[in-house]
Amino acid sequence: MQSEFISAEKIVSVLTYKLLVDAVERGLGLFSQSNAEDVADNSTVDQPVRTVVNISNNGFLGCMPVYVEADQLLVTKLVTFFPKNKDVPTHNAIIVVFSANTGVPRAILDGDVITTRRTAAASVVATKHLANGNPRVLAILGCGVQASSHYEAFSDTFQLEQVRVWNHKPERAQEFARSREHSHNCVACDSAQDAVRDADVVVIVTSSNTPVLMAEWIKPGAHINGVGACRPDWAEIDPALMKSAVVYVDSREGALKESGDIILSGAKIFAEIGEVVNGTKSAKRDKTTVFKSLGMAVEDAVAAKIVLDEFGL
Ligand SMILES: NC(=O)C1=CN([C@@H]2O[C@H](COP(=O)(O)OP(=O)(O)OC[C@H]3O[C@@H](n4cnc5c(N)ncnc54)[C@H](O)[C@@H]3O)[C@@H](O)[C@H]2O)C=CC1
Ligand SMILES: O=C(O)C1=NCCCC1
Repeated sequence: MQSEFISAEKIVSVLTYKLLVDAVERGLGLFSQSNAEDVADNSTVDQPVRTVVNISNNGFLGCMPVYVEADQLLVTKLVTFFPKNKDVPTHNAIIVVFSANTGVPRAILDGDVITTRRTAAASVVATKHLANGNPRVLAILGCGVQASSHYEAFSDTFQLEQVRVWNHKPERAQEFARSREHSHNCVACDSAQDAVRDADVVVIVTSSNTPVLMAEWIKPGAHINGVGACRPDWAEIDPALMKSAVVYVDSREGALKESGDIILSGAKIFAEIGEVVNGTKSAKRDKTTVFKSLGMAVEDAVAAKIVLDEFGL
């Protein structure tokens, strides 16, 4: 067996947000269609909730398999999250693609770029469907790897007038804004409250285990993408905001098992974002909405397909 290894450099060169947003939107739709009662032909997405192995106080290893019948994709991602890492990234991943005919491995892909970009693409999809009109002011809470990809994906997709960033270590927010001041009106804020005041869209991408975004700061009708807090006892959003907003998720099953923001607040899930994509659930654009993203293997699979197709593999 000899599988091709596809490096991060190669992936970066082909995995554009334009291709990804469309692919992830389709993947989210297929996933939710597969769970619907009247399942259409060829629409199976077999994606169990990821298995998580805890490594004492250091972090976890997540195993994320999926079979996407429509694309004949059999894929699994292995991803680690070690939040205390300092000189190496906090998330590390590889993705293995197998032949859905024979089970023979086809390729092994670096998983970091795919994880980073497909997560931002999923937030873009949710924002396209749930924001109240064209978003002009974007607030990003947290200034790590996901903040960068969200900044790029949102700048690519929307006509933004201002991006406000906040980080719990302020010098990181200053640096983030300084390095982007020429591409957009990107400003660092001293507090999370200042950053989200009157923002049309909020992206929260922190490693915090306790809420940093409060309900009373949010403009009514704003849309929030909650991307961090992926364990059942972690939360980064005020429970009062979770309970008062209309809540969308990537996977109901996943959210009820993994999302502290949902489990600890007792917030009701209105819909999966894939159901909105499929037109089977409505987009409450005039209400304050939260998209709680935990990340799904189907997103990795459709991203891997773009890469394999681009390289003719
Ligand atoms: N939903 C999804 O599909 C995915 C979610 N994630 C999650 O997104 C979040 C961000 O990921 P990355 O940017 O890759 O991580 P990162 O390690 O690059 O950045 C984390 C950010 O959180 C900030 N932070 C750490 N502790 C904090 C605290 N107590 N309060 C406020 N901010 C704090 C850090 O200063 C940093 O700016 C993580 O929670 C991660 O697990 C990551 C990948 C996929
Ligand atoms: O979907 C993913 O990939 C991840 N989600 C939560 C944090 C680890 C990576």
